[in-house]
Amino acid sequence: MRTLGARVDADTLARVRTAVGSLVEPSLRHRLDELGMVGDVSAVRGGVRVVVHLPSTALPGQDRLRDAVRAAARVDGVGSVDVEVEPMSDSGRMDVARTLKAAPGLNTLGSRTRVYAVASGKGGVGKSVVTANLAAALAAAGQRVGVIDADVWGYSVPQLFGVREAPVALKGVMLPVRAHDVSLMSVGFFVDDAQPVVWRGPMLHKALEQFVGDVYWGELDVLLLDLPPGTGDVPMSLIELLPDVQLLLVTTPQAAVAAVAGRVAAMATDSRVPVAGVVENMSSISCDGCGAETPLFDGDAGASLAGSLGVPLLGRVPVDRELTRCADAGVPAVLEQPGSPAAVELSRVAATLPSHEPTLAGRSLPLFVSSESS
Ligand SMILES: Nc1ncnc2c1ncn2[C@@H]1O[C@H](COP(=O)(O)OP(=O)(O)OP(=O)(O)O)[C@@H](O)[C@H]1O
Repeated sequence: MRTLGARVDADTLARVRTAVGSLVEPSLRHRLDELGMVGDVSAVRGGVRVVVHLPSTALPGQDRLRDAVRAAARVDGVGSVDVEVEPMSDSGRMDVARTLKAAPGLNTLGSRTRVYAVASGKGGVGKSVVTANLAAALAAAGQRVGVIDADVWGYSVPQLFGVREAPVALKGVMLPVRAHDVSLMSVGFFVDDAQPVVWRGPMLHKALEQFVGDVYWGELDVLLLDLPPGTGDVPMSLIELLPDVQLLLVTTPQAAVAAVAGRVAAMATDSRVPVAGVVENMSSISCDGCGAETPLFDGDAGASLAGSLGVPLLGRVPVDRELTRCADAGVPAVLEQPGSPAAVELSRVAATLPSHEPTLAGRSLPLFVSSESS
């Protein structure tokens, strides 16, 4: 044991470097020494000074990182710890980007990520709010969850998660935006909310390709895709890009709405995409006073659709004003109002989401080259 206040020796400095280097950077999900983030570690009067090289000044959670470095550096024999953060050199940033690109991606064959494309025939049936709540419920249960807002023209993920910030870009790799423990990517993070997005065809495909291949998702347990309604270009592009996607259909109980959802299912089946199940939304409305459930529409189209497809009806979500209130406030209801009727049902659906063994049969291999630009 050394006297505090004495100059720390070389052995102690080496132990500090090891301890700091073994910390895992939360957004980049690699050790600091793997990322070349540990700079000079030197003795100063009574303690140590640790320099951390930051690959991007926009990296989220910098205060937490400083605190973690300070705590890790306080090994036996060290009194005070001075943490200094400096921007990383350009070549260091290139190395970080290379390390991240070498990590398994979503389009990597054999990836263990379960991918669900949440689809509906018509708009406004609650597909996005269902996606956001399923994602938040899965994350709250300890799963590593990502959401791609593939509803390019009608994006709502930034609003539903209460976050609007530009993703950090690092030499051709983008970091997803994090909110409520979910990793997010949306066109809405790149455009002015008042401006319409008019992308079509190749531009649309390129954007989705980048969301899948140029975003550093890390190892996800579950990825949810919020698709635009209907059977347009986007579902087809994503089916090509993601080797193992399953469809989750959201419909209201009206036959006319479920019929259009059925067409989406038919398109998926033609492309050999399995349908995991059906979620019926706005099934009933409960009386505030007595709690009695009354069907909102005549019809049982969610169950009929699931029956005709031979897939499970995963849940029946009631109309619940808490769902909309929380969505408008930017916090999924499963977190903000977990006891509300819709949140209870959506948490139950999240807990029972079916999985299936990945198969490559009949699939084209999704290979593409991503650009190296910064
Ligand atoms: N069960 C529900 N109870 C109360 N409000 C709901 C329910 N489901 C959806 N809503 C509300 O209905 C509106 C439409 O929902 P949402 O945006 O999720 O639909 P969508 O199917 O994704 O639409 P689009 O595809 O056109 O973007 C939102 O304001 C949402 O909060």
